Amino acid sequence: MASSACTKPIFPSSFTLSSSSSSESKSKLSHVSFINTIPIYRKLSHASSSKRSLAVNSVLKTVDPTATSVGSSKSEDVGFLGEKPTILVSEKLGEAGLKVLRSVGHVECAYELSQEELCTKISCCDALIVRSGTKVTREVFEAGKGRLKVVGRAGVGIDNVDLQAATEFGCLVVNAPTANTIAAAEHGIALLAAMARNIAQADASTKAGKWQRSKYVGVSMVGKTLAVMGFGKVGSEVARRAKGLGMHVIAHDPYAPADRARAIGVELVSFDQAIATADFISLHMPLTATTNKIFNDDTFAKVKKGVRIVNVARGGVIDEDALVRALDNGIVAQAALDVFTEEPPSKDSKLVQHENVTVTPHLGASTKEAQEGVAIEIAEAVLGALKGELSATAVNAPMVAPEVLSELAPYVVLAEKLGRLAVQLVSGGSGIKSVKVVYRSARGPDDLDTRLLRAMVTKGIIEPISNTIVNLVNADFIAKQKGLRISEERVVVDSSPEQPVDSIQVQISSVDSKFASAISEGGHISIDGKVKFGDPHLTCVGSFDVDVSLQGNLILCRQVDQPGMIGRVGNILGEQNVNVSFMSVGRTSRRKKAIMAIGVDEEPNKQALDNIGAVPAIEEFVFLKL
Ligand SMILES: NC(=O)C1=CN([C@@H]2O[C@H](COP(=O)(O)OP(=O)(O)OC[C@H]3O[C@@H](n4cnc5c(N)ncnc54)[C@H](O)[C@@H]3O)[C@@H](O)[C@H]2O)C=CC1
Ligand SMILES: O=C(O)C(=O)COP(=O)(O)O
Repeated sequence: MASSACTKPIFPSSFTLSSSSSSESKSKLSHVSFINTIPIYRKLSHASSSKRSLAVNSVLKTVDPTATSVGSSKSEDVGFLGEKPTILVSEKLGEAGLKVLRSVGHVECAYELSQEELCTKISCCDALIVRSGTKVTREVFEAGKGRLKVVGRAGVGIDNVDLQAATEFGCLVVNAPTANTIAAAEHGIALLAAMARNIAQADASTKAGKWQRSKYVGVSMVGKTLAVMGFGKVGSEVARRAKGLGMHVIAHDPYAPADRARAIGVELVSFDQAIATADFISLHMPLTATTNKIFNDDTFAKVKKGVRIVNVARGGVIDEDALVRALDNGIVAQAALDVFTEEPPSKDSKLVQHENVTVTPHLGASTKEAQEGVAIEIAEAVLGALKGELSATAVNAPMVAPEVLSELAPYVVLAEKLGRLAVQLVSGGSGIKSVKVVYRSARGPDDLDTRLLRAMVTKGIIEPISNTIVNLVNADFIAKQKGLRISEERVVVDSSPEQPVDSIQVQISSVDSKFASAISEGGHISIDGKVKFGDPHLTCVGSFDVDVSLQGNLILCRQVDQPGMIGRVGNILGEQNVNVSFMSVGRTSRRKKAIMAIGVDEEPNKQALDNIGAVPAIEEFVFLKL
């Protein structure tokens, strides 16, 4: 029975960021964490830690300066401070990958767990690594809630992972998409040849003492037409090899570029054309709602009689009962199957037992080389994700190139702070329905990836008003779930294209504000910010220009513009021992309305706020936490 005893989660639940800079102001920046990890970064000496990730990390990592390493779990010099992450490996993984994982975390290998055992164990784990045999269901994500940060699929197909649930729970899913391509393609070709020459059947018969030479006369492959269904990584490698065997290869893939097919000498054709003309069909598409049982009675009615089918993709793309019928009536002459709807298939499966069917137990990726490769690929992806890096193989989050991440890092902080500020300006009873983010930039639309920024504005808006943790994985989902429509607008401005963004504006429409001056002429709450010298600044509130560094907390006051106001408010705060870090006054015109933005290190007490409110020239004010 699985143990339910947990060690402490590796990451604390609240934190502040300190950067490598010694400046006091920088150490007060709030965190940037894309997946609910709060990565505690010290120094990377792990073999997989490239200079590139170091650079990205040093900009994006969150460090809790108060965090201390605990006992024997201390994991130093590998990118983590504090406790080591706990990583559950639920299926056999190559030793090289395990070694990478063990150098950083506690690794528990526990195979053939029941769903109940998996759910029990997962509540104590930061990461889970699976192959195709583990069903990572909604229950698993529910059980891992609050701790499970990443699920690594040591292979390609992620149909055994409930991606919707993963996204809802803000859990990143990564896979290892490249290391087993050749193994799967070779297995496809092996099955093709074995099927054409009755290798498995003849082997069994010969071992049973028979000598059935005429029974096992095969068919030749040369000159025959092979239809590759799904012209992705595996499909194109199969095509290449089949051409080497002298086959005429056609392919069907609605999303594959024709020039890639042409480069290999393969013609892309429609689904119906492919199945109607092929002597052999080899399946290489993922199992999705569209491809589920795409080979069924209707499809078999359209194939060339006597076709031979290879499936190393997923059992679910074939209606297995329909295939048995097609085999029985000779429409399909033979099938060679590595994958099944249910794995392992039942012992009395008619399909498995069919004399014209050759089977293997999901061995496509099972070569020594592929298993070592996927193990390393997934170990690195999972550790990267635990450190807060965005993975290049993320399945349920946008993939953002490290250089883009690094460039956008200060804007990401700005975006979250603007969201956080804007929502605090909304008055109590107003439900937020519509948010618009306006990016002013000199760059063209293709040069600016705003997904990160949008996610961080969403995080800034939602987190202060709910107990939901929002990250890059679940931002859009949570916004939708809360009925929040986040739209974006790009405005091209004449500024330096060196800078990805000139300014970001967050607008919240159809709400009342507790600080009326934050309502712009357009009738919505509107605040603007810029990055200045690497730090986020608030540059506009409603129609008032200000310039205040977004650190610590903020008091916004609207007053009649007159001398002595700064001193007056400064004195009130000083009397209550509240340190003022910045002050900026923006006004419409001399001696008329002005907005004073005051950055404070500490949260003022009620007395201080009451005293500010009592200053006659102050017409309204609001205290905002950043
Ligand atoms: N038997 C085994 O051990 C292994 C099985 N696989 C499976 O092989 C399949 C392909 O893997 P990769 O080539 O690495 O993936 P891939 O993503 O590179 O290629 C899949 C291709 O299928 C295409 N596709 C999607 N929907 C389609 C449709 N309705 N009709 C035709 N094509 C469609 C996509 O456009 C893509 O080009 C996956 O299902 C994967 O899980 C992969 C490795 C090992
Ligand atoms: O990578 C894939 O999609 C596979 O099907 C390989 O599965 P496995 O990791 O061998 O269980």
